[in-house]
Amino acid sequence: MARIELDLAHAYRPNPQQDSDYALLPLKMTFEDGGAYALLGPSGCGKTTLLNITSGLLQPSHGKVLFDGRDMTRLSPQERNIAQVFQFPVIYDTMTVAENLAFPLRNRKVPEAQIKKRVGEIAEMLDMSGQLNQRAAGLAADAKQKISLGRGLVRPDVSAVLFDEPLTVIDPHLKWQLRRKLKQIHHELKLTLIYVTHDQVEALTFADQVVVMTRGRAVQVGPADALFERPQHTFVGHFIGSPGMNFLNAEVRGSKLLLAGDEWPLPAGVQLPEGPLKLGVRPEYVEVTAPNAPGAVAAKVRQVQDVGTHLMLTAEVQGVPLKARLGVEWLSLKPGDEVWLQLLGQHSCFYVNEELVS
Ligand SMILES: Nc1ncnc2c1ncn2[C@@H]1O[C@H](COP(=O)(O)OP(=O)(O)OP(=O)(O)O)[C@@H](O)[C@H]1O
Repeated sequence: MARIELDLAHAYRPNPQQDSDYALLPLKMTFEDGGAYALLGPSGCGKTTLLNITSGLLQPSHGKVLFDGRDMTRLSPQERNIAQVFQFPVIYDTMTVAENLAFPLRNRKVPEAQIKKRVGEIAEMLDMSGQLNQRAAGLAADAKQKISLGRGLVRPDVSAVLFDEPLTVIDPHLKWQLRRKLKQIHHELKLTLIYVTHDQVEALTFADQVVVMTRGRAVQVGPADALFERPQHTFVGHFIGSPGMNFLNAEVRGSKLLLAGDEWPLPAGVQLPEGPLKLGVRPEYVEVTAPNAPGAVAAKVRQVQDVGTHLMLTAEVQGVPLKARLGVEWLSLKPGDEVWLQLLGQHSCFYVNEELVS
């Protein structure tokens, strides 16, 4: 295993001039030894580019890749000792499950007794012990992809195992099981795992640290609770959560906050720069409150959705739609009603130029 440090940028085109010429804007990042990371972001944000630069399938146009302080920038995945699992199964159909799992170890001339032991362990972790002697050709796509996962995880001496959307071909129920399984395997094997996905649930269940990416930038690296509670960038607020964070324009004048046509003292302990900014508040932290309560804004109800355990309210504040997750006691609210919503409090986040300032 290795501590992987990236200090690089990448443009596929020669002579990049502007930000949009880069698939990856300059970034500095460390994957700690034994950590479970997810690279999360929408299509085209640069996840696969970052993964392939880490594995050695791609060389960065600028900068360096270090493994335990050693410059690996120009070395291949084999020389970096990286295992990679792709979207679709990469296995040998003519071999049995056991032979497939053993292949990366046999290639490295690991003694047979050790191979047998390790293959047994990995098969057990993936619930494939009963299929070890079956030919891969006869197996369903799910099972084949499980073999691919196993082949990625079977070598104990790899620097890191990299996964590029590995559960795409798996059916939704098994996907859920495998995500949990991978997390468990991570705890047992203590390998460095880096996992690319555009699915936030997948990223948040699998990883200890999630790297949120947009347009070639890693805008935040952190655990699930930090991404939820303190998004460092409005993109993270918007992308993480279902639905994402609400944003309202506001302004600081002296010690006052101007919000939705009213003026409030700044929340206790909050220091904000003078001028325009955005207030970010999660739907989970918006509360219905008494009219004219300090920090509350008047809103018009647009929609009330009963989601079973709670209600999802869509209301409008000065033309801006806002979501609130409310208790079922608010079921009597109807479109057109006026409600007062509490937006300011300990969970308020403030953004200038899309970056968190408080
Ligand atoms: N081989 C390539 N040549 C030129 N441009 C590329 C190449 N591969 C990717 N790109 C561009 O680089 C940017 C980042 O792509 P990348 O595949 O890394 O994103 P991604 O987040 O993995 O997206 P997806 O989830 O769709 O795979 C995109 O604008 C893409 O069009």
